[in-house]
Amino acid sequence: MTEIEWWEYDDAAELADAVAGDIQFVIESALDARGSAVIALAGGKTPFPAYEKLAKAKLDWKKVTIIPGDERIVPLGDKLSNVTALAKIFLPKGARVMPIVPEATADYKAAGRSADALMQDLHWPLDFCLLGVGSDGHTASIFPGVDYDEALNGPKERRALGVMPESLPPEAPVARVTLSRAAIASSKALMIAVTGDAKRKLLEQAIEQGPSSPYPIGRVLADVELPIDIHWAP
Ligand SMILES: O=C1O[C@H](COP(=O)(O)O)[C@@H](O)[C@H](O)[C@H]1O
Repeated sequence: MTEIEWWEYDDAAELADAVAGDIQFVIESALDARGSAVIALAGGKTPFPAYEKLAKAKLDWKKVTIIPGDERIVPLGDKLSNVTALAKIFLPKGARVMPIVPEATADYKAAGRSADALMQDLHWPLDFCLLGVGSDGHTASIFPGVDYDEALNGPKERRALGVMPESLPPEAPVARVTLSRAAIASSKALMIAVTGDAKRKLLEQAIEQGPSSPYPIGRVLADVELPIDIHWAP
């Protein structure tokens, strides 16, 4: 049974403060323990106010590696590129922000294999993974479709893979690369940040449904062994 704790805030600014504070704490703990930190951050839009706040923290950023937990397969610099948005915030601080999708990739499965190979060079497991949730219930870039089973139930060593969503999400209708469920679930700390009543309802339902959930987030969270914090604001 997954242990989940909800944290509720009055507004998105309060949520951003809390999420930034928690991520700072995780990074500091990893730096104290090992001298470096490797974290995966969600893309999309919701967590970016928290990232702006986190970037103001006094940390030894040069020792922090940040990867997007998922990526849309688009060129670097594209407005849909998750790593480009992360790099704008954290590169000026001196963090290592790593793109996970190679440039000029026509073959999404090859992009996934390349991302998986790249993960092998990182200290593992991740010190931290932040997940978002799409309004369709996807998390990271785990979507129903031909790659769904591989993303959810692939071999434990498969940290990343290419994904073609069955229904392309309108906000970013492109193939993706994502961390696998195994990679997400193996993180040392796992957090979700969402806003709005609709996503809250979806998330509550998905958790209740567990492994039989029609929503990727429900399938990903089912039977995760580490405690999960969900941060929510209206
Ligand atoms: O496409 C994506 O969507 C989800 C949710 O984004 P949000 O803007 O609705 O919070 C995000 O977590 C994921 O990283 C992204 O690639």
